[in-house]
Amino acid sequence: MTDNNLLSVRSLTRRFTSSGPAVVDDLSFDLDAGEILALIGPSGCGKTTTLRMIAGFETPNTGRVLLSGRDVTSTPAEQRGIGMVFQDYALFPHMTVGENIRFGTRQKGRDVVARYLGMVGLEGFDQRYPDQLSGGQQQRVALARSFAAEPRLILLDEPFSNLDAALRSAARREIRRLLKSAGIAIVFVTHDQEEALSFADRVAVMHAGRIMQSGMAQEVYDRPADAFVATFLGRTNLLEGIAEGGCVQTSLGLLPLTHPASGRVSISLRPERLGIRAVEADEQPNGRIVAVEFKGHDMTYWVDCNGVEVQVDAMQSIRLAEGTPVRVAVDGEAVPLGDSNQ
Ligand SMILES: Nc1ncnc2c1ncn2[C@@H]1O[C@H](COP(=O)(O)OP(=O)(O)OP(=O)(O)O)[C@@H](O)[C@H]1O
Repeated sequence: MTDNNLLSVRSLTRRFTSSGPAVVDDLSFDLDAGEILALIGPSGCGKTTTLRMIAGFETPNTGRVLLSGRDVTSTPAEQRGIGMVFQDYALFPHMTVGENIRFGTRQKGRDVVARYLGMVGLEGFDQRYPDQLSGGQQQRVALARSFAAEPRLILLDEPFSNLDAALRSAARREIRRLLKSAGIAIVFVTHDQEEALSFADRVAVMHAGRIMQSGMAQEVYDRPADAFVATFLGRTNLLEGIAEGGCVQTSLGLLPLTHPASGRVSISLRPERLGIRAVEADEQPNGRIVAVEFKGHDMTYWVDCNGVEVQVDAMQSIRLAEGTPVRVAVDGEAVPLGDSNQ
């Protein structure tokens, strides 16, 4: 915990039936003021239940929630001073967009509504009613309304799920910038790895009610602790090898490791960490292309390397056909993985 600590979740556990499994299982994490944390994991892993316990809508069986060091586990939701945007938006249907945004904010002045609508790209929508908006627009109004209340912490459940790809990326960038300048902290739930990595400062990867790994977004992506985290946060090649010290012997040859290991290990190698090229006339290939996937801005090659299939991402300018004998090289280090089931 730091001096700047805003939220502490301590050993939160929630069972919905006395004999059933814990859907949130002894979960603990901390959040600093102004920090953005993504809870990411597959459907049913307990993300929303965790948010609901922090918000005060769900009572944990055991564990505590602290806000700036104060135990709020038994404090009613409306007294916690936490903003929330859940998947169903919950806009007031009889109020205009402008009235919805003004509701709950202590800020005065004519430009409050315009400022927050501008922030979510809905300038000029203040006179509309929620039923005159698309799902994505309602979602953005709900975000604007929670920002206007200026809480120190906002909980977001799938905040961008109803926006199309182009709008989603722009909304993420703009909203992240505004949250940072306002110093508002966020815990948000998503099962979209790109969203977690691009919007959050820190990610916590959940599985079956537990946090498998948490850390800075890039660190968790680059150094996943186990195969579950590695595959959940993006595409990867999981290979077997024999490690000794800082190296591992694999079907791609001897590779350096991010940290020492020994004996039989599983390793993760992201496809963008692999390079591919056609062999020169007298060169020995170490693989053969078995499939080519054109993805617009880049390509993915599926390559059989000594009986093991690996995927390699390459720039679109490299055009190699199926069946081509190639050299696959590793740019960077392989990550030795721990056991997901421990
Ligand atoms: N009120 C409830 N009563 C009984 N079981 C519940 C209740 N709420 C949630 N659950 C169960 O708890 C588990 C976790 O649900 P939760 O909504 O927290 O998952 P999630 O990770 O947010 O999933 P998703 O990504 O699909 O929203 C699920 O198996 C769900 O069926």
